[in-house]
Amino acid sequence: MIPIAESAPAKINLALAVTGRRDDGYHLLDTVAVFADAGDVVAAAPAQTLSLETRGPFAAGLPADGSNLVLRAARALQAAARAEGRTVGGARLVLDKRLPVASGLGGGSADAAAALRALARMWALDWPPARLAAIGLALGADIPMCLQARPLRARGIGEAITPLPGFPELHLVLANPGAAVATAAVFAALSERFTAALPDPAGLTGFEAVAAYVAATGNDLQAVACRLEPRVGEVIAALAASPGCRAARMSGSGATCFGLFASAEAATAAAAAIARRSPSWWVTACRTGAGG
Ligand SMILES: C[C@@](CO)(OP(=O)(O)O)[C@H](O)COP(=O)(O)OP(=O)(O)OC[C@H]1O[C@@H](n2ccc(N)nc2=O)[C@H](O)[C@@H]1O
Ligand SMILES: Nc1ncnc2c1ncn2[C@@H]1O[C@H](COP(=O)(O)OP(=O)(O)O)[C@@H](O)[C@H]1O
Repeated sequence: MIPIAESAPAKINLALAVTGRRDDGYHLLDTVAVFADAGDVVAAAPAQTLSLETRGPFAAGLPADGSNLVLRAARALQAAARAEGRTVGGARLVLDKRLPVASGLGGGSADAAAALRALARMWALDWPPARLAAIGLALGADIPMCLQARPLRARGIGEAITPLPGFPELHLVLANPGAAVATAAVFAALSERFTAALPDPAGLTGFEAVAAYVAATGNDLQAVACRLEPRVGEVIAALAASPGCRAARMSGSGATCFGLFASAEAATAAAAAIARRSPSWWVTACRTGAGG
């Protein structure tokens, strides 16, 4: 049987405000996120047991055991299906890891979301999206938004999602200095001073409006991440200095940063120039999907 393949696109937080903290220590966020045409791929084929093979440029150093979010998501879905009396078997899962690990692009969350989508199809679980999102949220705060993978505003710890229809496609350059920054470490180093909610992004429909919105907002995790990993500042400076860059900022908890460009040509040229100057960095030009 041909495996079911699901893409696990990179998530980019165009703006991110930390607005508070829950009693359990999780931080309340307000973020505008978009999803790129760059990402990992998760494939699933029927099998008697659950297994995972990892491959691709960032597979080295990534656990392929039960701690991998792909297998954790598969186990959680399998258990939920069996709990309601469904007969589901196992799956042979293959993760093609093309995104850097612990990089602020939600790669592990995107992989878990892709595994949930692939296995729900393979096991013919015609569950409403909210049910998959609840299973995902128990594994990671970013997974519900990665299940949607379209322009959106997310609040709470990421589970309160408002899609942004009419949001334009964007041309970005993603750059990472080769540093893994753990999300938990960034939140742990954050001060208790929280900021206000983001301005309402609901009416953003054109590139100029988005560029102005991104320039007027920020990422509350950026300063802390720059202290933990000073190369984040170098990456932002390199993006900001690129011809045609309209805004440069860190995504999520870092260390990947993005530059926003008006055209694919400008983004491609900037990515090539940065990669030439800093050959050890991971650099890619990408396009993010429009709101449907
Ligand atoms: C910061 C964001 C923004 O999109 O992205 P990334 O940098 O991970 O891509 C996400 O909220 C990350 O979500 P995710 O990576 O799924 O986080 P989790 O695994 O659930 O959390 C890892 C740890 O980070 C802290 N954490 C995470 C999310 C949150 N809203 N508040 C927190 O305080 C908690 O200490 C938690 O134990
Ligand atoms: N499939 C996966 N892809 C990436 N990271 C994974 C995966 N499965 C488990 N992990 C673990 O999750 C952590 C990455 O999480 P996090 O710091 O939140 O990254 P990101 O900022 O990229 O979302 C790493 O410690 C990594 O070992």
